[in-house]
Amino acid sequence: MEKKHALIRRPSPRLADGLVTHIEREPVDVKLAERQWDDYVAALHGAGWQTHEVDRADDCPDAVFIEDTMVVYGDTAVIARPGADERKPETLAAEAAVRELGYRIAHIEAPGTLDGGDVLKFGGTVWVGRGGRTNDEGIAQLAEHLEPLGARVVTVPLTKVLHLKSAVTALPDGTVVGYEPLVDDPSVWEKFLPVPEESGSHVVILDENTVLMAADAPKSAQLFRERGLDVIEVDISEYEKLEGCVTCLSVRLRGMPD
Ligand SMILES: CN(C)C(=N)NCCC[C@H](N)C(=O)O
Repeated sequence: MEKKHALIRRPSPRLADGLVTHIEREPVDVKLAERQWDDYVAALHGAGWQTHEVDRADDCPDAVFIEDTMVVYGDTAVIARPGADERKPETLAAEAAVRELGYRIAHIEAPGTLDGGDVLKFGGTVWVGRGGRTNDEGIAQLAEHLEPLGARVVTVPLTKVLHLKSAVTALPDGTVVGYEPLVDDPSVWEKFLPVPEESGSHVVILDENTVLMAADAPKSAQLFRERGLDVIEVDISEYEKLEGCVTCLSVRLRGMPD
């Protein structure tokens, strides 16, 4: 069986200073966050994933949300240019890690901005949320890098949440799940399934039958189980206080370059 790989990055001791845009700031328990991160990584390992730890960036409170540093498609890693200036230094070590793993590297350049969390990929389509962090120039550059590889890049409006993947993610069969009050335009997706809880809209596909999701969306978890999926739940409360979700804590590398 093909080994699945993921990049991860340990939380900074300054995690509690992470950015908050669409929700009220709440105190973050960094010790609890560290334990929750260990559990998240253990869940990946338990599902057969091998993890690669990117060097810590202790001066970057949001560095644990490594998903935002890049978009990986086939053998190419497009290094993001984060929309928040505070997060721009995060990409350096992430790029080094993915280069070391053999990926071809491309970059989003100024004036483009793009956060990996704004990019949802499924079956050759790449939906990109144009919102607070990702601009048209960033999306155009991403399309230039990915379309020659066969991807179809589609811009999606995003006004209600931080990132596209704060609003929607995909189940293993390609159904896009979202909490409707926070999705600008559900009609973008042919197969769209509304879920009853906000964090029910965040899943990481672990394999064709299994998803990882946050523990605070039991009704959505039940809905997925009724569709025949195995659901693994992890408590990520401290990351949710910083507008993080299960997708943000890793970069999934499906099929490494030879
Ligand atoms: C899909 N999502 C939500 C992400 N990929 N990233 C979350 C980043 C949160 C961080 N405090 C920030 O404001 O940047």
